[in-house]
Amino acid sequence: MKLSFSAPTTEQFQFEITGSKSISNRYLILNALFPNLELKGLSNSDDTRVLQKALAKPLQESKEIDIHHAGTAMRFLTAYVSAIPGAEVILTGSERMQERPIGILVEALRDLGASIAYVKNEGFPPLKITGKSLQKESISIPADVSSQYISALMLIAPSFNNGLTIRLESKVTSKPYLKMTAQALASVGVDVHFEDTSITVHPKTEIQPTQISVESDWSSVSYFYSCLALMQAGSMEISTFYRDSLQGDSKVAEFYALLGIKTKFNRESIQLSKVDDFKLPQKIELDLNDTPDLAQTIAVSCLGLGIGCYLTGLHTLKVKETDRLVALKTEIKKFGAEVTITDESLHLNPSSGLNSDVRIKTYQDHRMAMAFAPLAIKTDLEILNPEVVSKSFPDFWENMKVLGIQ
Ligand SMILES: O=C(O)C1=C[C@@H](OP(=O)(O)O)[C@@H](O)[C@H](O)C1
Ligand SMILES: C=C(OP(=O)(O)O)C(=O)O
Repeated sequence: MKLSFSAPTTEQFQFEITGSKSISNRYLILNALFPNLELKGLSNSDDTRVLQKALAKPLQESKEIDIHHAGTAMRFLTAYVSAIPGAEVILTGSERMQERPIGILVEALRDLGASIAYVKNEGFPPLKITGKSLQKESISIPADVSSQYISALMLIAPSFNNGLTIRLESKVTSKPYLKMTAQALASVGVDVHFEDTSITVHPKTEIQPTQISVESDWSSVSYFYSCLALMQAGSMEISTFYRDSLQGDSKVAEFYALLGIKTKFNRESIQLSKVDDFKLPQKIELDLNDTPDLAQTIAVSCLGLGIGCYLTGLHTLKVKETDRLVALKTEIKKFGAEVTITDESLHLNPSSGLNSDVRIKTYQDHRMAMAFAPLAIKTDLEILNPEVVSKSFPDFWENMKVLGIQ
């Protein structure tokens, strides 16, 4: 898809983004445990739809479930199916999903008594899971590879007779996602104690009828911040967002303040505008250990603005939809900028001018497409396989059109 920018007729934009995929997928598992939960504003992303579909019929009737590219669906279902007596399911996913590690979660579940076998490669999906009642009361788990393994255990823990204490070994990655899981559990009345290195979830068999409205997706909104940072002028009102968000990626508001974007919180929306006479820094430095999904957006914004960045805490990026560090380096270089990476960091030097008519490969990664699209405001470019955005944000291209990116 070739992209170019023509200044839109208005400078004031309004957008409505659907529910956070991370929050949606947590509540879908909770809804499977507690049927009298009513969910509103679920995400329309592929990742939420595959999980909804998997949970639409009793898992005892499913033989094989394919969750495509959805990391949360893969990890959450592995735990959920393991704890359902009578279920016998092969859980599989896309080619890339079969390269994304799951051994740490499988080991933890086996320690709790689960029966899980690897169908192809040790440590990776597909998995053959025979559901059982799991009853051990505590478990230790490495926390530095993916927080999703821990969220998966937390979500099924209320169904254990005595609940579950999860001890976190090593430095915790993506911690706000664990807080999100804890808050989702608490919101339906499950008692959760979250300490620095351990999480205890108490048992719960039934909840009061509860209605939940899912907040919109802060990771999706990061691309609007990036567009506004690259535009000459403009303001945006985007709903539905709250000041007290469950999502760690709401940090994007603080990060883009460094690039001259002001965020005002209304009752149910955010108002983004450009700070008058803002002087851009030469370089920004950020630790993204808590917010890995923002790395691509921020790196590309800095590229578009011609400033440098030093992003750290990125050690999990290599096991996401693609090796995001390598993908970023390869694609950024096409614009003529200097960029270096290590196993956990990315260093972009300030640059003057961008090569035009670059073709961006997206590597089956929605965030590669969405992170690079705003650059069209600065130079014509092409995004290959633009349809990948549907993993988290199917309406992405329609929204970009409104902003003048065609
Ligand atoms: O729990 C979640 O909803 C997520 C946790 C993060 O993954 P890791 O914990 O693997 O970093 C994040 O990157 C992903 O997009 C969603
Ligand atoms: C890493 C992501 O998702 P997941 O791990 O759930 O596939 C993402 O959405 O950027």
